Amino acid sequence: MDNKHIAIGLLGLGTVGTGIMHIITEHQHKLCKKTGLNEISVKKALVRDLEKANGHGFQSVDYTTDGYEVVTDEDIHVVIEVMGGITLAKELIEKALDQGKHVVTANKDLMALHGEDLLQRAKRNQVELMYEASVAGGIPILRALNDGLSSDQITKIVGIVNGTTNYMLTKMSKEDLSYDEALKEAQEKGFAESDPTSDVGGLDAARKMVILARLGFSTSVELDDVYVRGMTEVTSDDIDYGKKLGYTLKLIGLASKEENGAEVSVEPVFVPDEHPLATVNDEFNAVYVYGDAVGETMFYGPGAGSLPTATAVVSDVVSVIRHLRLGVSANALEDSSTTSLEISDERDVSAKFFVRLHAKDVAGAFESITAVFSKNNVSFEKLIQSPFEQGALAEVVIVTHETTRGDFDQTLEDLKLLDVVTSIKSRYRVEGGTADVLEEQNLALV
Ligand SMILES: NC(=O)C1=CN([C@@H]2O[C@H](COP(=O)(O)OP(=O)(O)OC[C@H]3O[C@@H](n4cnc5c(N)ncnc54)[C@H](OP(=O)(O)O)[C@@H]3O)[C@@H](O)[C@H]2O)C=CC1
Ligand SMILES: N[C@@H](CC=O)C(=O)O
Ligand code: NA
Repeated sequence: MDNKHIAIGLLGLGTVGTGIMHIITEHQHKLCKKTGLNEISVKKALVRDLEKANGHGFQSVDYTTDGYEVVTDEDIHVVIEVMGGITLAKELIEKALDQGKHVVTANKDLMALHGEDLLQRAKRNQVELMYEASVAGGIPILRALNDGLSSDQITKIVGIVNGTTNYMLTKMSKEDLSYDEALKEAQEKGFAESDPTSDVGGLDAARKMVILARLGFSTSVELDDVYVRGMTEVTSDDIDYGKKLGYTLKLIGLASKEENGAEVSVEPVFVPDEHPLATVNDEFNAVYVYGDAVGETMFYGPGAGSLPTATAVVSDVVSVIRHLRLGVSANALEDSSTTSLEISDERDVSAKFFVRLHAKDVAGAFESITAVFSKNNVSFEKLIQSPFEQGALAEVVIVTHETTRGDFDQTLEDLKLLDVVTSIKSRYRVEGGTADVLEEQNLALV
């Protein structure tokens, strides 16, 4: 870097990569003002298809299909990785760090799996590795944990951290789109991962919760520590029952630290309609952070998409350049030794639960079902029953009072053994109280 100009190497020119090119071009003046430079430019970019890359019309970028050409280029001081994936991205980032280059990445898959090692490697090489875009896209949530809340003890982080699934749940709930239609739209808009099973399966959100929990609690957290249920089994019927009960279904990430252990989870949760998370729609994300001293803070914004994500990436680049110009390294001071987070048994997690099942509409069915619940010490908060298949079956929806996940799971196992229960259709965790609007609709089974 000379005093006037910095050259960037870019790995990947897809949804986020093109957004980065756009921001560096369109916001050049502001970026230079913020860094005191005359020019910030992308010198070289890794692409798979040279012809397609040239078609973008970005000026003065050298395209290559060899990532090592980017990370070993002597003129390049900052490498941005937005190619995704694990193996090659990791090798290229390691090479870049070892070559003394600062790295900015949006890759949560990599940071969740190998973040601790990569951060140590950056520290050893006295360079920076920044990854704001890896969690909640354009929301500066890692900055908030690292800087704004650095003096507090964080006890809980909860929120919506996947844009694709939130977009899908919004469209299924408000516009009656099917699961497949909603997923297709999310893919077309560039929110989904190249393999969207990680979005809908909850893995993408789990990776983000690992990164958040690590930073928030200053401990080592592994992906295996996370209880993960995605939204692959969510149906419009469940969403509709939620509406009747005054609930909105959201894929919620939770990390909480208590004396007897921590919980890190991702699962679809019914939240009361009046809860702020219920109003977070489309690809937007929201993260609540609870601190001992600060109390409750909420961060809201676009969690996916080309320009919002690119904003986070380029803001990290601005931070790196500032540190470079000041001759300081942000991670040099930090004590990077970590202790492991003590994870509590998932069966001990306490919550309310929703279950939808089909039962034979015959005498004694209700008594058999309630007997299973009471045997497992689980009581009902709400119950709806509606006739089904010309009255031969009944669809039964139950919301429990607070219980443990272990007792609830055992209840479901015992229900499956009942002759009168033909199938368990769905089950979800429930947050908060239910509206009372259903009292008059509650019907007991015969
Ligand atoms: N999209 C979003 O909203 C967000 C994405 N992210 C993360 O940002 C990263 C990029 O995501 P996104 O831009 O959406 O993904 P895309 O698939 O749109 O872009 C990745 C680009 O990298 C290219 N690429 C991948 N591997 C290679 C390779 N070996 N050689 C050359 N080019 C390669 C791809 O080429 P090709 O298309 O030919 O495969 C593609 O153009 C991911 O880690 C993602 O998780 C983070 C936050 C939000
Ligand atoms: N696929 C991710 C992209 C951003 O992290 C999402 O949908 O949130
Ligand atoms: Na972010």
